[in-house]
Formats: sequence, C-alpha cells, structure tokens
Amino acid sequence: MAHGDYQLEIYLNGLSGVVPDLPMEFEELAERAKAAMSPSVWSYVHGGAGSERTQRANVSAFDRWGLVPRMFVGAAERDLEVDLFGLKLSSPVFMAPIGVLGICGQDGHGDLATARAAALSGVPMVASTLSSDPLEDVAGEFGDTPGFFQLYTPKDRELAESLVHRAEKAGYQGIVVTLDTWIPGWRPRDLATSNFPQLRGHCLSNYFSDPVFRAGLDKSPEEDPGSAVLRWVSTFGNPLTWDDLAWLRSLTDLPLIVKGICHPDDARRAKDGGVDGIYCSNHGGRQADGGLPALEVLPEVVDAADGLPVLFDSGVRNGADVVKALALGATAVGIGRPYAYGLALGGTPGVVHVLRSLLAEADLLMAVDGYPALGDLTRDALRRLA
Ligand SMILES: Cc1cc2nc3c(=O)[nH]c(=O)nc-3n(C[C@H](O)[C@H](O)[C@H](O)COP(=O)(O)O)c2cc1C
Ligand SMILES: CC(C)CC(=O)C(=O)O
Repeated sequence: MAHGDYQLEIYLNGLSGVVPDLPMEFEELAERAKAAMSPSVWSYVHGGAGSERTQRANVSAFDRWGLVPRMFVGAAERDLEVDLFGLKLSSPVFMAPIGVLGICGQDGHGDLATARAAALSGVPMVASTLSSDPLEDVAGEFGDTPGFFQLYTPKDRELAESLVHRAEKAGYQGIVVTLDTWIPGWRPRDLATSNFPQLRGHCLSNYFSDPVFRAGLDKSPEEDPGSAVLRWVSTFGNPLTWDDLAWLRSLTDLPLIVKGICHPDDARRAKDGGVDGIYCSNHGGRQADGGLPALEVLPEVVDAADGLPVLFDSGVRNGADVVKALALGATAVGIGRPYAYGLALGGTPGVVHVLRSLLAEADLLMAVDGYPALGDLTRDALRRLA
C-alpha cells in the first residue's frame, strides 16, 4: 500500500482499495453492518461484557488526547514502515484476532476472506484459534504478508503443543497467547439469546482437524459432532498461571506475544519470563465490565515493557486513533470490530476498504499535523484534555 500520493490518486481514480458504496466512517459502517447481519450475529460481534461500559470507555478514551499540530515540517513524504520481530511491515497496523469470523458472511469462510485482505493490503492478520477454516488454509491465503497465530491455550497441553507446531509448520511468524479469555465474560446480549455461535461448531476446525484432538475422541467429529463439541468445551479454557509461562515459552522459537496485559507488573513479569512482545488489550471490553479503557493503561505498560514491542488494541475506530496509540508508545495497533463489519458488508474488498481508509487517514494526519515518521510520534505530540 503506497503512502503519500493520495490527492493525485483521489483526483485521478478515487482512492484504490476503497469500495465506493461502503461508508468511510466507523459509526455509519457499524450501522450498515447491523442491517446486514442477523440480529444474533450482530449481538455477538458488537456486544461486550455487562452493560458495556468498558467497551464504550475504550472508544471515548481516545477523545481525551489531542494531537498538537507542528508547522514548517515539510511532511511531504511519510514513512509508516515498521520493524516488528524482524519483519518489515508496510504500516504499524494489524488485524486483531477475531474468532468465529465465519459467521460474518462469506459462506462461513470469513477467515479465508480476511486472510486474502491481508495479502492485498499488506496488513497482517492474527488468525484466531477459533477459526472456521483450519489454520493451514488460512495461512495459505496470506500471500507475501506475514501472519500470526493466536492461541487459546487448551487444558490439554499436548493439544496446545500440536496447535503451535502446526502454526510453525504453516509459516506463521509469531504466536499470540490470549490470557484474558480462558472463560468467556458475562455477555448479556449472548446470554439473552443463548447465542454462543462458538458452541455450534462454526469455529472449531482447528480442533476437528487436529490429530491430538481427534485421538481423544471415541468417534470422529464427522460421525459424532455433538460429542466433539462437548470435548472442545471441556478442554477450551485453561486458567493459566505464571508457572505456565516457561512451558509456553518452551513450545516455540517463534516470537511469543502475550495478549491481555493491562498492568505494568504483568508486563515486567512477562518480559522476565522471556516473551518477545506485550499485547496491551482488554479484549475490546468483551470480558470485564467497568474496567479501565485499554488506552489509559498503555503508557505504563509501554514503560514497563522497557523496549519490548507493545501491540495494542481496544477501541481503535479510525486513523486518528491509530496515530494517538502510536504516540502513546504502541509499536503496532490492532483493528478489531471495524474489519469484521467490513467483512460482513463486502467480503475481502470490504476488509481492504476498512484498512485502506484507516491507513490513509492516519497517513494524512501525520502529514497535516507535521509528524512524518513514526519516530516523531512521541508523547510530546499529544496533550491530555480534561
Ligand atoms: C467478535 C469478536 C471475536 C473475538 N475473538 C477473539 C479471539 O478469538 N481471540 C482473541 O484473542 N481476541 C478475540 N477478540 C478480541 C480482539 O482481538 C480485540 O482484542 C478486540 O476486538 C479489540 O476491541 P475493538 O473491537 O473494540 O477494537 C474478539 C473480538 C470480537 C469483536
Ligand atoms: C469463545 C469466545 C470467548 C471468543 C472470543 O474471544 C470473543 O468472542 O471475544
């Protein structure tokens, strides 16, 4: 994705990758996605924990920071390239893991459609354990764009090892272990509709295709899907402790990133335990209500990470949010719900549309505000509002 030539491109052909019929702004995108999705799918994707205060706070936290424009900078060229775990990425943006993407349209193959968008946009995808297609097939669509595998660590250690080794073999460039969702949070929208799509077998292909998982079943998932789902339920959530970190570390030589870190002590301890990256996130407010916005804790997590790359997500809705998170110290910024809505509305082109609009906005903001390089985006670029 080229940066810096927007005016010309817009005047000549329209911004490439942008779908003319799709909204450029998040609220409108969400409205349109709501109309396109079935009510239960919308509730699942859009919803959060409890009365969704954390979720709302994640978004409004960005309004408490303002970027200070600088002049006489001559920011005609911008450089958004970033080095992440030795990988050269065209921008510091990635797609956060979203499980059960299959239900967001594309005939149940939303993960493949999203992986194709990663290939087209150069924006890496973190593929969820809970995908509708096996991780090998998802990786097969990444093209030249690196991809990461997100691990929900099962109770069965042998199964966890099998998933990680499959991801290594399939060419993933890092393992993101999610710590904050070993049990799903209190989600009234899902509870009210008994809507747990994950329990209906839409996202268990990584398990059903796994030799270790299959060896633990009396009958194959094809013969007896009900028993296979129950077995998955019994192994899904592993309430990990710090004692498990050494084992997780021993599973792979790939970069190991821990997701869900919101406390500086946890960041420090994870670093001491040998992780390669800290992922600051509160799961988009889907796990705990009444919590701090993730953006609020980002600076202290960055300080505690003491030079380790810090990935961030939760509440990012547009390019300005990306720029603010970078200025607060994130190395790379994750997009969550917005790309799921793009997927529901327009498949692969819909996801590219969301990413392209967001990156173009971030890039133009860096131009007009006089911060042409990622290194210019420091905390000094921001002022805290009341
Ligand atoms: C529908 C949905 C499913 C998700 N599934 C996963 C998952 O499988 N693994 C994971 O680590 N995070 C998952 N997340 C959390 C995202 O990775 C990310 O933390 C969150 O979406 C960021 O918040 P935002 O969408 O409000 O920006 C999911 C989020 C959504 C919306
Ligand atoms: C099974 C779920 C807990 C998947 C997930 O991470 C989410 O819905 O946020």
